[in-house]
Amino acid sequence: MVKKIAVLGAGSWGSVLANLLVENGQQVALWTHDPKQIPEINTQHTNQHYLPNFQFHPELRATVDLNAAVADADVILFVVPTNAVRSVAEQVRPLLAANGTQPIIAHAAKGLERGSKARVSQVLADVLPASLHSGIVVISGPSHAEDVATKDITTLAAASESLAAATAIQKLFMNPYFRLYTNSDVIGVELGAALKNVIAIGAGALHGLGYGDNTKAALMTRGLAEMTRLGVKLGADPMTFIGLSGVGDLIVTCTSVHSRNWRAGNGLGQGQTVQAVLANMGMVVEGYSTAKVVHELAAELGVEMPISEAIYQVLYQDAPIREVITNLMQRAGKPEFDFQVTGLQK
Ligand SMILES: NC(=O)C1=CN([C@@H]2O[C@H](COP(=O)(O)OP(=O)(O)OC[C@H]3O[C@@H](n4cnc5c(N)ncnc54)[C@H](OP(=O)(O)O)[C@@H]3O)[C@@H](O)[C@H]2O)C=CC1
Ligand SMILES: O=C(CO)COP(=O)(O)O
Repeated sequence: MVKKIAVLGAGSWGSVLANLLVENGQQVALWTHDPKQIPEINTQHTNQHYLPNFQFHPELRATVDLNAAVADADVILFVVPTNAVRSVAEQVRPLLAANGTQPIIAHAAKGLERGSKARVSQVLADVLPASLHSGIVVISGPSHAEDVATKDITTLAAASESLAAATAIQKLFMNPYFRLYTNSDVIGVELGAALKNVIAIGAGALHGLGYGDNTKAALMTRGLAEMTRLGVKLGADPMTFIGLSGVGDLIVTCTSVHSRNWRAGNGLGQGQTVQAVLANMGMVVEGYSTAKVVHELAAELGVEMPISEAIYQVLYQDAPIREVITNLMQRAGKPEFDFQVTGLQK
C-alpha cells in the first residue's frame, strides 16, 4: 500500500532518501525551510548545491509548507543536521496535535546534540508526544548520498524499540539496491553513527598529512575500541559496533572522498584552519560538534577516549596534529582489549 511520507530536510541525504522513496512508489513531500530550493527541485528536478549533476525523479515534490508535508503523513522522517532536529521537531509538534495523527517518527541524523549531549531519538522524544516515543526509528549505516543517488548497493540498520515500526520502515525503503536490517539497539545504532564522524575527521587528517594504510587501519580499529567503550557505558550492546552502524559506517566514512567529515579532516591535515574547512564545506560536518559532546561525555563518565580527545584538541584547542599523534604514540603500553565482549562464548 502507498504510504504518505514527509521527509524533513532537503540537503544531500534528505533529497536522496526522498527520491528513493518516490522511486519505490511512495507519496513523498520533501520539506525545506529554504524557498529558493523549490523551483529548482520541482521544475529542474535537481539540487545542485547538495548533489551536483544528479537528476531527481520528476515526481519528487518539495514544499516549504510544513503543515502540508506532515498532514496525514504515515511517516515523518527527520533528515536535518543533529543540531537542527529540536527546532524542526518543535515546529512539527503543534501540527501533529492539530491534525490528530499518529505517524511513525523516523530520523537519519548522525550526531549528539550540542549542550544536552542527547542522541537524536532522545531529542525527538523530548519534544514530540509520548504516544509516539516507542515507535521512533533510526535509519543508519554506511550510506553516502552520492553513492545511493547512483544506486550503489547500500545496507543500513533500521533501529527501534518497536519491531513493528522498524519493519514498516524497512519495507518502505527496501529495493534492489537498498537493503535494511531491523535492529533493537537504538542506543548503539545512534552512537555508532555519531561517534564514527569524529574518527573520520582523524582519518581525513592522516590522509592529508600523508600517513599510510597501517596508520589509517590503526586509527579505525582503535577508534572503534573507544567508540564501543563509550557506547557500552551509555547502555549500548557492544555487538552493535561490529554491525552496519559501527564498523560498516566507520569504514565508509574513514575511506571515502564523499565524506564531509573525512574531507574536513583532510583539509586540516593539509594545513587549512578549522574555520576555513567548515566554512568551505557548504554542508554539515557533524563530527565537529559531536567531538565537543564526546569530550564532555568522556570526562563526565570517566571513559578513556584518547583518539577522540586528540581530535577534539585539534578542533577546539588549536593543537598541532603531528603533536597529538606523537602524544598518542607515547602513551603507556596496555592490553588490546579492556572491556568484556558479551554474547560471545569461548
Ligand atoms: N550526506 C550523507 O551522505 C549522509 C548524511 N547523513 C546525516 O543526515 C543528516 C543531514 O545531513 P546532510 O543531508 O548531509 O546535510 P546537508 O548539510 O547536506 O543538508 C542539511 C539540510 O538541512 C537544512 N537545515 C539546516 N538547518 C535547518 C533548520 N534549522 N531547519 C530546517 N532545515 C535546516 C539545510 O538547509 P540550508 O540549505 O538552509 O542550510 C539543508 O537543506 C546529518 O545528520 C548527516 O550526518 C546520514 C547518512 C548519509
Ligand atoms: O554518514 C555518512 C555515510 O554513512 C555520511 O558521512 P559524512 O557526513 O561524513 O559525509
